[in-house]
Amino acid sequence: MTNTAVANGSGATDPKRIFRRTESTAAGEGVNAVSRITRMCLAYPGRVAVAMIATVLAAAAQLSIPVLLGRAVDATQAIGSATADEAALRTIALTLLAVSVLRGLFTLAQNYSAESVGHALAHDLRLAVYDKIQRLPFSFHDRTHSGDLITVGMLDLEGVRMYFSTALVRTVLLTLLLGIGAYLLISTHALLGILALSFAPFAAWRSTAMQLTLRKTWLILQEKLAILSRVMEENLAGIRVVRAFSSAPHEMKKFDAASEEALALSHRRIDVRVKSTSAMTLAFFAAMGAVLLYGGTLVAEGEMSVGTLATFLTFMTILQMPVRQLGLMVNAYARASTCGARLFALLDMPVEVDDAEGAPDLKVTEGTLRLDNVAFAYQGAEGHRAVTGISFEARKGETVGIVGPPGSGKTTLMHLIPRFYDVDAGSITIDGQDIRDVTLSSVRQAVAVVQQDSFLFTTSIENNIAYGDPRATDSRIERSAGSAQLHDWVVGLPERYGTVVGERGVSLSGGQRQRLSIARTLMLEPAVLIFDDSTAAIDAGTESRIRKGLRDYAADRVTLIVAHRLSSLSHADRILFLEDGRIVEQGTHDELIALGGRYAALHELQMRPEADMMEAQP
Ligand SMILES: Nc1ncnc2c1ncn2[C@@H]1O[C@H](COP(=O)(O)OP(=O)(O)OP(=O)(O)O)[C@@H](O)[C@H]1O
Repeated sequence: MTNTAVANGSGATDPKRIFRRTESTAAGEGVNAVSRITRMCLAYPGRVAVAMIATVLAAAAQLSIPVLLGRAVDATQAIGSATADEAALRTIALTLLAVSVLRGLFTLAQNYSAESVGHALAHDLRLAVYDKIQRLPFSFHDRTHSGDLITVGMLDLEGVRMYFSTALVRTVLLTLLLGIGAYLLISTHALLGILALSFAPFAAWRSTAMQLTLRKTWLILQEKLAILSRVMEENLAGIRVVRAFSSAPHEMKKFDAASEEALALSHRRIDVRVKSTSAMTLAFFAAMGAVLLYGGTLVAEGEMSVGTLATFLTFMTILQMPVRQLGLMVNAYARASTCGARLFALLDMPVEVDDAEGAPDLKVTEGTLRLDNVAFAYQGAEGHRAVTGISFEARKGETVGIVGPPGSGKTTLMHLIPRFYDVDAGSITIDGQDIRDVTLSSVRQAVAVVQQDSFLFTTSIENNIAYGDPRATDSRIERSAGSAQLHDWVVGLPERYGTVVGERGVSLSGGQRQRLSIARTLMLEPAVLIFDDSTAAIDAGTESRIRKGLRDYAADRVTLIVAHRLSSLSHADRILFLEDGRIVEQGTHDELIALGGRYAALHELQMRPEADMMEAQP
């Protein structure tokens, strides 16, 4: 149900705005968010109904306790006198017991169902957020810190989860308790009733002000904590860089500053809470004192029974907690509106690269890849196209090499073919089908990329290789590992293919990681296989063995190889030389050497002895 239930609002599209945690939400957005959360809760009508009915019954039971208690006091007082009715006292006592037990049971049912609605809602939203994050375009992830996304998926989700039990159910409970309670007290004795309720406006105001101040500081605190976790995360991920540059003191200073601010804020929060709680307690006992004083006079003058006075005092005790918790309720609304607005803004973000309406799957027949006048600029850099005017064709069995200086657009071009980004102009087709007109999943099946950064999962080598096809047989896994020149190394490990690679694969060398990443991609058997500078950490000898091992494999598909080392491309059927996003030279290795242009110059540099190699990088 997740997608239909959550995808019906209008959201902001600027990720920076979504994740600014201290920014208050526009009133309209907040109201929309709260009404949308309410509608989502109604997707569980049974549990909502049980929670609401149980709340009403619990309130009724709670309200009858002071009345019964008052009667019991009067009946007890009458013992020994002519009006004594011991049977009536026993009945009241038993009713009181039964009502107390029922109140407990109704409260249990209320809490249980309200919490279960909250958790079901959180479950739906969690899946929707995960699904959304998977489908958001790479351009979004380019501009968004992953920590911010995790915060939305955890903290904001929690704010929304609490809405039903802490805001909605509590509103019903408080309205019933305060409304009916006030009516009963005032209708019994107007002045004493007003005295008994006199603490309520002050406590409600103090509690709300306290919670709103706590919320404001909580948002700032979150911002500080986010800085702390970001510094911590970067320090852990880049621990070698931090140590190598002896920059621990500098990093510590950054951490210290954010931590100090977080500590000061925590103290301020304690201060606000303690002062407000004390003020509310004082107001309550002052009102109780006034009721005792005035009520005592009424009892002494015979205008009121002791039992009725006891009813007033018990009502006050019962109302005290809900009134003091009014702030929690207001806070729950405020939290749901800001957290919900942020969450829905994320969920409503457009999925830029998405399937066209009724798009068919890509049908690979000949396996021909064609780029026609392709151009692309990154978001935020629209004035500068990363690639422009790119046209070439590659047929099944062909290998195309791509070379060029850093920043010339090689990786960008490779990312357009599996549709990580959509082209701004021109087209990319596979067997004549524009990749924008067919389903994204079928394009990703047909085009596989061995990335520059070989990210590995913290699991066994076997699972990492079979990532794209978890049901792959052992022999297929071993064949892929063999082609990537990894098998001999793996069988030498104590647990062979069951060996777990550490966090992000750090227990492996750069070359081993790249070979594992190659083996993983080979499993997909795509129509177009892209190596994006993915053999840079592998020595030339091993790379040559990989190439030989892949000869048969490459015969069935188009292979594109981005490389800085020209020896990696010498076997290519064609080589494209990119500069500033354009193809400036193309041909076979021999043709390009004969041309005597940039490629030839680069080749000459790379062929020179060691001393000249510094200049040899393209
Ligand atoms: N995610 C991104 N957002 C914005 N600009 C980007 C992004 N990735 C790359 N660029 C810019 O696009 C241009 C081409 O970058 P690209 O990574 O495609 O070059 P490259 O030829 O692969 O470089 P290298 O050889 O160093 O890997 C560069 O100017 C780069 O700064």
